[in-house]
Amino acid sequence: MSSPEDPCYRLLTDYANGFMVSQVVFAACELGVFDVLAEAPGPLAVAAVAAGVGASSHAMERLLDACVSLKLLQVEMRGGEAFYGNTEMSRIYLSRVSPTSQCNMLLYMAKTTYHCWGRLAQAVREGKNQYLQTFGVPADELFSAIYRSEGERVQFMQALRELWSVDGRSVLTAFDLSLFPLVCDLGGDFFKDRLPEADLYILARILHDWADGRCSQLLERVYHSCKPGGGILVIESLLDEDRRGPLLTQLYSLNMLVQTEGQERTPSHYRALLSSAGFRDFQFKKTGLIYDAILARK
Ligand SMILES: C[S@@+](CC[C@H](N)C(=O)[O-])C[C@H]1O[C@@H](n2cnc3c(N)ncnc32)[C@H](O)[C@@H]1O
Repeated sequence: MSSPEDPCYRLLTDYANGFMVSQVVFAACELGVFDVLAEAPGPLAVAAVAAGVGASSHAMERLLDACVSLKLLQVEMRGGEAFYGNTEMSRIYLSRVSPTSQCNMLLYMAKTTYHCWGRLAQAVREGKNQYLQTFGVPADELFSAIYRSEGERVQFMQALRELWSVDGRSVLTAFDLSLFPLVCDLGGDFFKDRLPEADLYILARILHDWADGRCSQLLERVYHSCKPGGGILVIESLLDEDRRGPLLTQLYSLNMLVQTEGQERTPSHYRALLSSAGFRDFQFKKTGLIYDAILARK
């Protein structure tokens, strides 16, 4: 029976309004709210935050109050006036001075990812990314579209680094890599340039950008350059074998649809790609975090 108390209706309302929550985080980050509060000697009143970031006081009050409900800020009342400060979450992840800040990733999501997601239905219809329609940039050369200006390129690079400040240790300690003295992080054009000989090649969030054919092309090139007994470490977010989860990886796979030529894959899909390039002796490690690790040997 339909009613406002119906849990299905409440869930649907949460889903429908989810984008507003993302936008509150993005806007507070873009405005520098968490930075002004991190620099202040103590909690600040609305007017001080608004003046600090150059924004309207009455609008800022609504943004700050929504941040409090989302646990991004804390508030204390003094003499009937509200004073706002960062919470542990915003101190660690949203203030730019923090070594584990995720601000560049959030700004990249706000300025690029979010706009491509606005065309998700069309991406599903066409089965391809939406760079041309969203930004007017042809996506034939995928990364020229992602790096469509120097500012975008720098933002994306900084954003990529931020994740590893939190998740890096878990993937790099998933296996004993001491067997591999010479490690290669591929630069140049890995589809065209000669790849250097190495004991271990690390491909983190590379294969998910590309369709199977391009992945095979790259993996064959890596196999050819890899020293005998060497290996390849693939770091990706793994789908469950039955593809029923995790939800975040399913969403990331849709993100690959709207933004790239690739997809997120199951362990057996990666095994098939790697073994047809010649790799063997597979080890899979689910980290319990966003990114997982696969080690295979030549
Ligand atoms: C999703 S990012 C992952 C970057 C990094 N490995 C990480 O996990 O943070 C994909 C990277 O592939 C790089 N890339 C795309 N095409 C390339 C090519 N043909 N040759 C070399 N690198 C390329 C992009 O510049 C980008 O840095």
